[in-house]
Amino acid sequence: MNIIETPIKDLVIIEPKVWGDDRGYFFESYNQEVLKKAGITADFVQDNQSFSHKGALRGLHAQAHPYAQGKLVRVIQGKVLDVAVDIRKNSETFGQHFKIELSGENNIMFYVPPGFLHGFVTLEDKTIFSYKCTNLYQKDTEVGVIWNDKDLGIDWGIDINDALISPKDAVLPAFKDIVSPF
Ligand SMILES: Cc1cn([C@H]2C[C@H](O)[C@@H](COP(=O)(O)OP(=O)(O)O[C@H]3O[C@@H](C)C(=O)[C@@H](O)[C@H]3O)O2)c(=O)[nH]c1=O
Repeated sequence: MNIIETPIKDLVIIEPKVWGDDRGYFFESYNQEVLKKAGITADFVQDNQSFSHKGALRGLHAQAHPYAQGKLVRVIQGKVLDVAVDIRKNSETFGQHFKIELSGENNIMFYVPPGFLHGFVTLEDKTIFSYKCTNLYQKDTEVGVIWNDKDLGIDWGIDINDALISPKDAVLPAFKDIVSPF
């Protein structure tokens, strides 16, 4: 596994070593020792999977303490543009975001620690998104920001008319109207 730093502290890209042969491929999708060396020491206690049609936009989401979650995300099938927004009040990169394409072809994993909003848009039909979480789901601690917030200025690279957004996500508040819990 290759660990790649990003311009935002603690956001880490993990590139697995993929072993291809006549049968197909094999790779380690999780290795606690390697992640520890990359500074990811929290235990993962919940695994999630979602299936989405092309143009589905999920986010931007986080959970507040004491249920703040680190998420180790990847795509099993299809392709997404994955986005993490730093909302750690004392961070030099507060309000900045990092984007990365994750797909069933590149097998890249991305670690989004507590203190970040997270979201993604699916760029292909039948996209299967999978992630490990360092804390359990707790609905009451969910916080979110509207995906097309003008202050965050995220270029999702999609036509808004084609986006599939849940009713819950369509009414999330603006970034300027939330108080970051981190
Ligand atoms: C996230 C989650 C949802 N659910 C339920 C609640 C709801 O009825 C249904 C669908 O939930 P949502 O609409 O919130 O699913 P979704 O919009 O896919 O939410 C996810 O978005 C991405 C971007 C993240 O970063 C995740 O942490 C999570 O917030 O699943 C759970 O039971 N456990 C969970 O951990």
